[in-house]
Amino acid sequence: MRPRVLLLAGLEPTGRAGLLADVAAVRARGGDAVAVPTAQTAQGSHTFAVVPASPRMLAAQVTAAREWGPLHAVKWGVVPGPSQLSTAKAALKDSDAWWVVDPVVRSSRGQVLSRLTPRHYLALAGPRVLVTPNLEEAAWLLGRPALGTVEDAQEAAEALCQRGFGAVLVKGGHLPEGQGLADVLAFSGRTLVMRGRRLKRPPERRGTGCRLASALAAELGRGTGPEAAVRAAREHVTGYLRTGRD
Ligand SMILES: Cc1ncc(COP(=O)(O)O)c(N)n1
Repeated sequence: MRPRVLLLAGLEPTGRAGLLADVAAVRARGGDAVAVPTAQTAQGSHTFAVVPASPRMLAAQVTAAREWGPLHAVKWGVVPGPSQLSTAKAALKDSDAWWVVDPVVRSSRGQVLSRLTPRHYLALAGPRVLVTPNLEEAAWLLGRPALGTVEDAQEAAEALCQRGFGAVLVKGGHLPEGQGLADVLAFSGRTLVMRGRRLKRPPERRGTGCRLASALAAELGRGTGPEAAVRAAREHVTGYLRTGRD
């Protein structure tokens, strides 16, 4: 089955991160991508700009896509503000697609991409919603101090499940050196620690969070369960880090 995946994300024209990276990941996983920009961005070595999408156009693009057939999964990347969020939510009413929510409000270089608050993200929770915060985002969502250990990540993943998310993947790529690398997946009352090897990331290979969430959406959309979907998506990102290709 070819999953049809809606990508709601910021357009970064070089494709290092954001919508074009998402499209590449979904296609590489054998899915069909429906790409709806939530914002236009410019992210160069000295240049940075973000312009939110018009909510009317956003609604029309999601509605038009649904007129051609069902969406099997939705990946939420950068959502610049509350009006894009509420418009996209309304346009997706009555869809039973899995949602993968990447709560990205800043670029890896620290630039602000979104005005959303933890409250907005917590309001997206539901049984078929998988949220993919990194350690910093997980602490931010829960209003907690920085998370520095695998145990902190486990506890945060479980706390976010308690808030109503069907599955939570806390990405441990930024754990302190001594802690190794581990992602934590919590769902259906289980918590799995998925260990991995830290790979060197060439600076131009950005958008790993975007690719992980998009590959996950393609897998969940195809009907793969959360655990196998996360394993496949992690392999996708490992391949990207090694080769620079999806
Ligand atoms: C439009 C958009 N979406 C997501 C990211 C995060 O990616 P990264 O963490 O590599 O900066 C980004 N920089 N821009």
